[in-house]
Amino acid sequence: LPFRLIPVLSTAAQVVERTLYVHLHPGLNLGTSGQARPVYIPPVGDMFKLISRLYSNAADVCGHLDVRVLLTNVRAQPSVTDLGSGGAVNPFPSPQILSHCPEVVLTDFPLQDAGQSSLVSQCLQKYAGHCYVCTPGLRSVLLHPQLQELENSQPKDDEEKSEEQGENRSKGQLESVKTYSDVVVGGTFDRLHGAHKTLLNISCLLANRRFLIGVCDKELLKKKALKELIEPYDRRVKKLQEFLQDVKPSLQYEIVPLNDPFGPSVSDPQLQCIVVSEETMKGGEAVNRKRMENGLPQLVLHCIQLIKDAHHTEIEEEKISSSSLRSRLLGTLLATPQSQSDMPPLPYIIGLTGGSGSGKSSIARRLEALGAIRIDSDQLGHETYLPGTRAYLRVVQEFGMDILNEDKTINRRALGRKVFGDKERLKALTDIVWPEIALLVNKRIQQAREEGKRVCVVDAAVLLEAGWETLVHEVWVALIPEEEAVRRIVERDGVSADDAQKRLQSQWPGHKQVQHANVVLCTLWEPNVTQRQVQRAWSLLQQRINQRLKECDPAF
Ligand SMILES: CC(=O)SCCNC(=O)CCNC(=O)[C@H](O)C(C)(C)COP(=O)(O)OP(=O)(O)OC[C@H]1O[C@@H](n2cnc3c(N)ncnc32)[C@H](O)[C@@H]1OP(=O)(O)O
Repeated sequence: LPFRLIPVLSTAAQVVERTLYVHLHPGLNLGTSGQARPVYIPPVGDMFKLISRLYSNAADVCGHLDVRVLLTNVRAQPSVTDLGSGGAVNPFPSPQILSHCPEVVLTDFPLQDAGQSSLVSQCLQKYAGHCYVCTPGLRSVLLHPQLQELENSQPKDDEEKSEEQGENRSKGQLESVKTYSDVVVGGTFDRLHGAHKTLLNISCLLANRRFLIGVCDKELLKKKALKELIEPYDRRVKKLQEFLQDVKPSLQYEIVPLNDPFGPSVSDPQLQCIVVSEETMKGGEAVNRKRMENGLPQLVLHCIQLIKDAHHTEIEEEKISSSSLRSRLLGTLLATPQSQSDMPPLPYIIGLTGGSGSGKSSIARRLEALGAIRIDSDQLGHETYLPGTRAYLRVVQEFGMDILNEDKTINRRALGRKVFGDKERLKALTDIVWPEIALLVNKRIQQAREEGKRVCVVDAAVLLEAGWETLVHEVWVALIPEEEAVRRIVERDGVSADDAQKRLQSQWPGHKQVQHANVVLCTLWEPNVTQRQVQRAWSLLQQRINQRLKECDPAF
């Protein structure tokens, strides 16, 4: 089978848009007029390799599809209750309800001749209807003709060639594997990808009764790259439940939050096996040491290989990883903008925000170079302090003469020391200056409108805190890990690390900003990586603006 996977997956991807269930039915004969019957197959060593290769190939050739390998008909030893009336063992006593009802059933069953195709199609539809609840107008597609062409055109590696010739088949690969009543795994399971699915599928193969999954929560997420983009715990659990229920409905699933690296794996006496990757093998060994300390039997460590990511970039890991998937979200549209019907469509206004030291001003300058009008709110804020302005008098009244320089101008550094770290004093200041800055921002936007400009970027450190979302069409957020922000602030502004922390604590944390963001960017890596994100964000933005203009004026 392995050498047929790429052709099967790539031809299937021509037909399927969203979910591709892959179900192995070895020995199935669709070429006779009789009803083909599904049977149980035992879990053999070959299946582990096949599953991991399938998900790995799927990531390469049909990465846009949600692929799920179904194991409903895989079982070590069928129980007596599974015996049908005629003594036959039927893995589908009633059709399985999948979370996405199949609309089309595909097969690579080899046709004897072209005349056989309608018989095979009918037989396949009947068979699919027996196994799963399908949509009423279920169609069938025979992948065979395209498959042959593709198979011949695919270069095969040495391993594939020898597998094809049966050279590589040791007896062990065909023998049933040992299975366990209770199996455990742990992970973050963010944006469920091929490597997660391999781990889960293999665990389902190994488990006979119960499958316990520990899902990293709060404490364990703190050190993760782009942690602000990790899906909420509930969403990750929901996706896991849906996937597992599809894969092997006969198993009992238990999903628990993990706030330390071990969770119930070190205290649950019924567990027999833990599934780990090469990377987490040491963690599995640590679990066994703790179990010994707790007087519990050790778990069998089943190790799976990491899947390589053929599309990884210079800032991403070689293996398929959630952090790579998160980094690919940077610059893309994460949430559709609310339609601001009261705002003129042009200039299209981006509100760019982010914590101090997040690099948002460098992003704003990059956007300016691409054609946006940059409106620097920090700078406008400084203008409101000029002697003689309304804000000047009120700020001096509020904060006293000791914030003035000798020449009577406001010493912003001294003012900053009074407000950063003191919520009430900061509010007293922003109540005075935000309305004044907003007036100046609107004046600049009006000017850009009169000049026929297309995009304005309002660079505002505390745009969300100030409730300025209503002034912009979209919110873009620059993210940065806190320790990097502190390092940058200390280096750039010559303030102490303590003062930098205080400044950051006066602002919303990254994860809260992300909840309001349409687009997220991150300047953590080399400048060219930031530039690529900004260019991606800019070109996607142009498409959205064109779309919006079309909606406002169909003649556009
Ligand atoms: C809605 C908006 O975003 S308007 C733009 C932000 N300005 C304001 O909110 C006005 C109140 N703040 C100020 O007037 C000034 O920041 C002062 C007087 C407190 C300090 O002035 P300066 O020492 O010259 O510092 P500067 O204005 O450059 O700001 C320094 C950092 O403080 C942060 N900061 C500014 N205002 C605030 C605020 N209200 N709350 C929290 N952090 C703030 C910014 O993130 C900035 O860092 P960044 O450039 O890396 O983003």
